[in-house]
Amino acid sequence: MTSIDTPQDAALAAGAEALRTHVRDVHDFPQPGVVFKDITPLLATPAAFGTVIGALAETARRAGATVVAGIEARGFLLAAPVADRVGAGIVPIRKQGKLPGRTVAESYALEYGTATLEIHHDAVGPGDRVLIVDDVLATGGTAAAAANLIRHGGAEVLGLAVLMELTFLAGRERIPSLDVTALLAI
Ligand SMILES: O=P(O)(O)OC[C@H]1O[C@H](OP(=O)(O)OP(=O)(O)O)[C@H](O)[C@@H]1O
Ligand SMILES: Nc1ncnc2[nH]cnc12
Repeated sequence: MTSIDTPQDAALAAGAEALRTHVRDVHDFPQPGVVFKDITPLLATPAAFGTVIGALAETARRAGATVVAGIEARGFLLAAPVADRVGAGIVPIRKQGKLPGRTVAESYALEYGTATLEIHHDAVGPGDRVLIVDDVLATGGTAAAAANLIRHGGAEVLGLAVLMELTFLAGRERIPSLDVTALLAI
């Protein structure tokens, strides 16, 4: 049995329960062999969504985040309400070709393909304390690229907060310098 000692422990435990109930496994999406963690039922259930946002916000508050960076696309759905709750700014890290200003780019591999992420060159800078928020940590390629982009701007990366960590893909090993909080490890 897990012991609950602090408000953060309580928030994380409540978040884990909401995820167990409201995340759906979709087999062989987007390609054969992948079990896709579909958060759309969670998004459609206000109480459960509020619970996981509360848990991520508690993590952001404790870390002292001044900026929450969300990774396109599902990360956006989480980063915005978390930033609003803690009074932090939001910085979007987008897929290639979507940001209008001058960008810095980083290519990476993920569980089911390759992609390129971009950030506006002036989106973060020295003095910013940035928490990266996303739905899933799988191989860690996405998170590693996001951390590189933020550090390129001279900001401090406080860590990565995700709903779910797919432990069999060993994502943490790819991002040893990042403090990872996962509401649910699978
Ligand atoms: O740890 P990794 O192996 O890098 O995988 C994790 C990433 O994969 C998914 O994003 P995806 O690129 O599918 O984008 P989406 O949110 O637009 O669906 C997920 O939202 C994470 O960002
Ligand atoms: N299995 C998975 N489910 C949802 N998002 C993912 N991102 C990478 N792997 C994933």
